[in-house]
Amino acid sequence: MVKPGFKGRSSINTSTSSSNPDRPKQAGATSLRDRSTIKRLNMYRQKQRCDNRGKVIRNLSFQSSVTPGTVARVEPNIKWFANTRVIKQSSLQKFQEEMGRVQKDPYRVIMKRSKLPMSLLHDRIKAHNSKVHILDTEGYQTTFGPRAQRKRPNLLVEDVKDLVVRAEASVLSYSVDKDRDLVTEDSGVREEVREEIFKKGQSKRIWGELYKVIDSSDVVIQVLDARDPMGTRSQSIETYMKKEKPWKHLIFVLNKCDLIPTWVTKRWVAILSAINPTLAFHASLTNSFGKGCLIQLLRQFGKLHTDKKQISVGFIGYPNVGKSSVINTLRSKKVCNVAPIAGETKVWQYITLMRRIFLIDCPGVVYPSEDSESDIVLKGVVQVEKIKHPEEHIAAVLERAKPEYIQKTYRIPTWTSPEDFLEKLAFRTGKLHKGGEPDIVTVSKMVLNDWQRGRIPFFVKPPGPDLNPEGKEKEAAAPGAEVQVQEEQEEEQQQQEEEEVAAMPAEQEAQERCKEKQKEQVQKILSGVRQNFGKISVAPEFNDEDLDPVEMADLDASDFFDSDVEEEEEAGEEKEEQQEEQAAAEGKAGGPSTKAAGVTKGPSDTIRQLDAKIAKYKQFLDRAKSKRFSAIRIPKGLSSKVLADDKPKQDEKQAHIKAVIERSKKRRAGEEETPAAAKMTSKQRRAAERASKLKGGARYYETHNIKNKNRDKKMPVLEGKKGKKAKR
Ligand SMILES: Nc1nc2c(ncn2[C@@H]2O[C@H](COP(=O)(O)OP(=O)(O)OP(=O)(O)O)[C@@H](O)[C@H]2O)c(=O)[nH]1
Repeated sequence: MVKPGFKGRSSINTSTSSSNPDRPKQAGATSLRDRSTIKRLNMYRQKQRCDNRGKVIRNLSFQSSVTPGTVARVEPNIKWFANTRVIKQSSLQKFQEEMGRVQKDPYRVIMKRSKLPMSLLHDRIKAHNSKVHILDTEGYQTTFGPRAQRKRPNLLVEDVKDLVVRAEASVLSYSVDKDRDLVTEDSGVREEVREEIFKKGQSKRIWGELYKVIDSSDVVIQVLDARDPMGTRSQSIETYMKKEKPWKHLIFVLNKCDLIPTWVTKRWVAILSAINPTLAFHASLTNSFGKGCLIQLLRQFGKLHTDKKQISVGFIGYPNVGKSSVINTLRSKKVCNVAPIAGETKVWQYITLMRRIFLIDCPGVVYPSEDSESDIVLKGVVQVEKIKHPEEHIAAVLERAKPEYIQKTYRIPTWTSPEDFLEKLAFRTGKLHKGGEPDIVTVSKMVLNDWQRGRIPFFVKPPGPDLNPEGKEKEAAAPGAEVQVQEEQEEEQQQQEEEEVAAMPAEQEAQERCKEKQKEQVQKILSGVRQNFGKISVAPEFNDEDLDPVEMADLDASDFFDSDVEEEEEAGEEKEEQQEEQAAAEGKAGGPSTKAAGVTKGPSDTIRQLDAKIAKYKQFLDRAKSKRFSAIRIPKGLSSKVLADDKPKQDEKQAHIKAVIERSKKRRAGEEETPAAAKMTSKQRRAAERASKLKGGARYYETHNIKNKNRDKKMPVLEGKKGKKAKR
C-alpha cells in the first residue's frame, strides 16, 4: 500500500547542471548541450571499476558483458557489401531473360560487354554427362588439324606397346618397402611413435629461421662436427644453395678438431675441400685454431663485394656442432650463449665482427635422414636429461667407441653386455639405489653426457685415398690410363663449354663470364689460405693405431709443418712456439730440413711423436695460462729446454735492469752537490740559493713569507723531477 500523502519519486532532475538534459532552459540560451551530447560526454568520462586484483567489478556502459573467451557472433549485415550491388533473384532472372533475348537477336548489339556482369548470363552449371560440342564452336582445322590450338593431354607413352614396356619395367622395379599405399593385414604390432624430443631441430619454425639466415647472408658457413662430418652435413641444403642461390658462397668449417687426431682432420679437410672450401677449426676463447684463417677469408670475401657496405656471414649446421662457439671465438668474447646441450640457440642473432662483416647465428637444424633414435642421441641433438630410457642407447656407444677408450675412461676392464657394463659402472661410481641396486638410468645419462661432450675419444674414419666421400670405391684403373681418361674428360668438358658459350646470347655470355671471373677470384682467395694442422692441440689421448695414418699413403708429412698462413691473433707467442716445435722436429729427425727429415725417417713415426708432444706441451701451457700460475712447475724433461731457450731472454732482462740502476745512480750522483757545495752548511746553502734567485729580481714572498721556507725546501726536489722529465 502506498502511504497516504506520498506523491512518488519525481523522474525529472531539477538540477541546473550542464550535464543534466532536463535542466530548465534559461532565457536567451540557444546552444545548450542536447541529450545525446550529454550522453556521449558521459560515456567518455566514465571509468572502469576494478577491485585491487584487477578484476572488473562494474562494466562500462556499452561494454560487452560477455565473459572473456566466449565466442560471440557479429550479426551479418547487408551494409557490409555496400560497394557491391545486391539484386534479388527475381531481378536476376529478369535480367538474364532480357539479355538472352538481345544476344539472340542478330539486329541488336550489346554495348559495354566488359562492364556487364556477363558471367551472370553463363553461370548455368552444366550436367556432367552433357556432350562437349567442340566442333560447334571451333573449326576442324583449329581443333584437330596440324594447326590445332587445343591443349592435348601430356602422355608419357606414344602407343600401347610403349605402355606395356613401361608397365613391365615398373613391375620389375617395384619395392614393397617403398609402397606407401600397400594395404597390409593388421598384425596388432605397430612401431612405437617417436617421442617428440627426437624431432628436435626439425620444426617449421627452425627451418624458417634457417632460410631467413640463408637469405640474409652473402657467405654461408656450414659448421660440421669433425668427429662425424658426413653425419652432420646436409647435402639437401647444399643442393638448394647451388640451385637457388648460386651467387652465395658456401664454406665448410670443420669444428672440434681438437677432439680427433690431426691426420683425420687433414684428410677430412682434403675430402671436403673438393666439394666446398673447408677450414679446420677449434673453437675456444683461450686456445683456438683456425681463427686467423677464417677472419682472413671473410675479409677477402668482403673485398669481393665492394658494391656492398657490409657482408653478412651466416652460420648454419646441426645442433651442438659449435656454431655459437665459433662466433664467440671470432669475437674473442662471449657474444652468443653456448651450452653443451642442443637447442641453446633459439632464434637467429646478428653479431658485428668488424665494421664491414656481420655474423648471423642460426639455431641448429636437423636435416631429414633415416637416423635411428640412438643416432640422433649420439649426434647430440637431444638433451640427455630429456631422454626417458637412456640405457637403450648405451649399446650404440659401446659399439661405436673403441673398447680400450671405454676401459680407459671408466676404468672398467671387461663387460659382457651393455647392461653388465652399466651395472659395473654404477658400482664403481657408487650410483646405487637405496637397497644397493645399481642406478642404471643415472649411469646411462652420465655416459651419454660424456659422449656428447667428447670425453670418450671417437671419430668417424675418413675414407681412404681410393674412396670418395660417400664411401664408394673408385673403379680400379692403371694410373697412366686414369690420367689419360681425366685429360680426355677435361678436353670434352672444355669443348662443351666452348660450344655452349658460342650458342649463348651476348647478355647471357657476359653473365657467365662474370660468374667465372668471380669463381676464379674465390679460387685465388682460397689458394692463399693454408692451415698449419700441427698447431691443433688434440685433447684426447688416442692410441698408436688411431694416431698413425697407416692407410693414408697420400698424406704428406710436410703438410704438418706448412706455415704459409700467419694466424693473426696468435702471431707473437705462437710463432715462437711454432719455431720451438719446428726446432724440436728438426732435432728429432736429426737434420736441418724438417720436410726432408720427416720424409726420410718415416713420416708416420715422426708425426705421431710430434703430435703427442705438441699436444702435451700445449695442454700444459694452456692449463698454466688459464690458472694464472705465479710460478709454473715445469717437468724435468721440458725444464732444461725451456730454461735453455729462456736463458738469453733472462740475461737480456738482467742486463737491462743493471743498466737502469746504473743510469739512476749516475743521475743521482749528478744531482748531488759539487764537492764545494757539499762542504757548506744547510744555512749557507739556502743563502746561496736565495742569492742566485735574487739575481732574477727580488721576490717578497721568497724572502719574507714564512711559508716560503717550505717552498724553498720543496723546490730542489721539484726541480730535480722536472730535470728528470727533461732528461727523458
Ligand atoms: N672440444 C670442443 N668443444 C667445442 C668446440 N666448439 C664447441 N664446443 C662445445 O660444444 C658445445 C656446443 O656448442 P654451441 O656453440 O652451443 O653449439 P651450437 O651449434 O651453437 O648449438 P645450438 O645452439 O644447439 O645450435 C659446447 O659445450 C661447446 O663448449 C670445439 O672446437 N672443441
